Amino acid sequence: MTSFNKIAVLGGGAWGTALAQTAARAGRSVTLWEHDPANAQHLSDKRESVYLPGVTLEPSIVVTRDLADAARADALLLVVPAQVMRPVVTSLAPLIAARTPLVACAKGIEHGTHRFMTEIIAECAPAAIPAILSGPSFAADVARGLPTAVTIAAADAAVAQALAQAMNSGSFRPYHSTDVRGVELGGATKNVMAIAAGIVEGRKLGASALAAMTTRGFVELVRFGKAYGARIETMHGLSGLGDLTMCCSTPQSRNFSFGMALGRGESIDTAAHGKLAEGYYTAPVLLEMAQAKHVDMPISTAVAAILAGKLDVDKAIEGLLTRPLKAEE
Ligand SMILES: NC(=O)c1ccc[n+]([C@@H]2O[C@H](COP(=O)([O-])OP(=O)(O)OC[C@H]3O[C@@H](n4cnc5c(N)ncnc54)[C@H](O)[C@@H]3O)[C@@H](O)[C@H]2O)c1
Ligand SMILES: O=P(O)(O)OC[C@H](O)CO
Repeated sequence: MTSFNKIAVLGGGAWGTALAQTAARAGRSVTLWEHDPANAQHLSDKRESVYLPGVTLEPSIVVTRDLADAARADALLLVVPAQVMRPVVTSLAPLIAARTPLVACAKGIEHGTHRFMTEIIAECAPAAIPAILSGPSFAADVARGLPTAVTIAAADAAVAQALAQAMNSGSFRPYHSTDVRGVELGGATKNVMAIAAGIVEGRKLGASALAAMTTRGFVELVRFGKAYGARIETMHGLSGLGDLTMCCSTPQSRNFSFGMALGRGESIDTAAHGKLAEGYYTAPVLLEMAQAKHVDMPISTAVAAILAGKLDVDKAIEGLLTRPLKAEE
């Protein structure tokens, strides 16, 4: 089987740093590329990311601002926000060898085009092998070496298996899959549901309401997944149900925490407290895509309306509770 010994991570943010640590602990030779000059300097000088304070980089990790250095790896993990995936892959494409796996680690869908992350890779780097890594995994936990399981998917089972092998350490356990769409769709969708769950928590609506929101959020994820080609077992797995339940239950999730602030009445402009809440960007796209295939997603619709400033939280809750009664499905 192919082995990927040299791993590059693009993005020295919280998740990129955690994945670089993981790959280094798994025995891989790791290059960490960061575009932001200040963070790159901090990574080189202090051996720490400004996005993940308190985590010291493994000594073997090489930090670079030169994309060509990173492009020489056997496989690259793309760990930048979903909305900048396209320019990053476009810059990378002429620098990599054909058939190099590019593993999207972002959880989102592109605005305007409705493209999933691996579709952007296929479009912008057609010679590469698109793959996706997703699942319940907080950067701070992974960086500390706490036990974590994720899924890595690629169309070719042997590639997915080899990538899982390359990233496997004593504490980080990747499962492999060929359901690329299912894995990426779960991660993008759960962020929107986590905002909804956070709103419930911030509004102090109680544990019963939180369980109802999480469960009905999962129903929406499954409906959306069926419409866009995900396998049911993937949606029931780590990248679907696993990530959804985690992010709908704790303020350690930035999306949940953003929702909590909205539920408490903070303004949309400040509620993220400067942190990346991908669900904010995904919500309107998710809604457009649901509407395009006539998928009923009332929670996502309410979240998108709140984030667009078209609906206040109390009216959204009232609207969800007063819809006509229906059979559970
Ligand atoms: N943090 C987590 O626990 C976690 C876990 C799983 C998945 N993710 C996903 O990983 C992705 C990145 O999240 P994060 O937590 O690392 O975010 P972050 O805000 O901590 O870091 C973002 C990184 O992207 C880089 N970046 C921003 N704009 C860029 C651009 N135009 N060009 C190149 N690089 C750019 C930043 O410099 C930084 O390195 C998100 O899609 C997120 O959903 C995060
Ligand atoms: O902090 P969040 O909400 O971006 O969640 C991080 C990861 O996606 C959890 O799996």
